[in-house]
Amino acid sequence: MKQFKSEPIEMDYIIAEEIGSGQFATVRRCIERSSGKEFAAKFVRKKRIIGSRRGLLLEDIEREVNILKKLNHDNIVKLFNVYDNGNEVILILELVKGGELFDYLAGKEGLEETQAIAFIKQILLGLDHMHSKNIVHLDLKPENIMLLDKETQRLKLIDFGLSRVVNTGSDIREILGTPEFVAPEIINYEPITLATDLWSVGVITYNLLSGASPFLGDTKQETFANITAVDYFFDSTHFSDLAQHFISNLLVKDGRKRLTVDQCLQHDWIKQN
Ligand SMILES: Cc1ccc2c(c1)c1c3c(c(C)cc1n2CCCN)C(=O)NC3=O
Repeated sequence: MKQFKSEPIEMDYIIAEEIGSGQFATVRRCIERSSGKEFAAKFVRKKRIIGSRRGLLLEDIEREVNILKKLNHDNIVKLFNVYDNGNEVILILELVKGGELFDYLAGKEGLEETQAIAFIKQILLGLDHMHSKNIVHLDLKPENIMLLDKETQRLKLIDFGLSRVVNTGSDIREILGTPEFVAPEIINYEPITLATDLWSVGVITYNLLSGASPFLGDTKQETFANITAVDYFFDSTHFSDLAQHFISNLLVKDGRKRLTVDQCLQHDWIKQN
């Protein structure tokens, strides 16, 4: 069954400047000819030869598209259309122009607690929507959390390239994500669950409050060792008691003992705002 549009994308959109690029995808700003509205066009290269390192298998691209199609929430970037030009699949996505949370944090030694709470609450609301559909992001990090625009401070989760549907019976154990933010079960090749995202929320919260990364070592191996040993500490200047309680109940090795999204949203540190 034909899933993606095969007519040239240029018929419907003006393709403008590149705004981001990754291992398998390039993102460009684009303008819909009929409405003049701006979007983000994510060009994902298809793997030409089995076994080649370049590009993604069509089934992996379809997984991201099918996940995005299930999601509809203010704090998650929306998918509007998908084209296939033979070499690439092109996702037409909601354009968020406020930049990455990573850049917003850059140069600051952490955010004011009320600002951090407002950001974490929005991440949790987006996650709540995903987890209610058994969808796990698996690549939550400040580069994949973007401000809608600088004024409103509204956030959107982007980049569902590593997302999976869990509890489908089959265990997911592949190594995914970015070392600083991955949970112990990813490093130990154990089953991935919704709780895997909550570990990353703990790391991001620590990051937002202090500007530092709790487990970052000089090498990837050192970072992994710090994570599997849950070896981190709070310097009291950046972390209130409530914030420490929130984070330390997320950075728990056993995923079953971590706060769930609902428990996070009910936590006094979040509700005080
Ligand atoms: C203005 C701007 C600048 C860079 C952007 C984006 C928007 C952007 C967007 C998206 C993705 C997956 C990556 C994006 N990137 C690449 C960097 C994301 N970490 C997206 O889905 N919508 C965007 O606006």
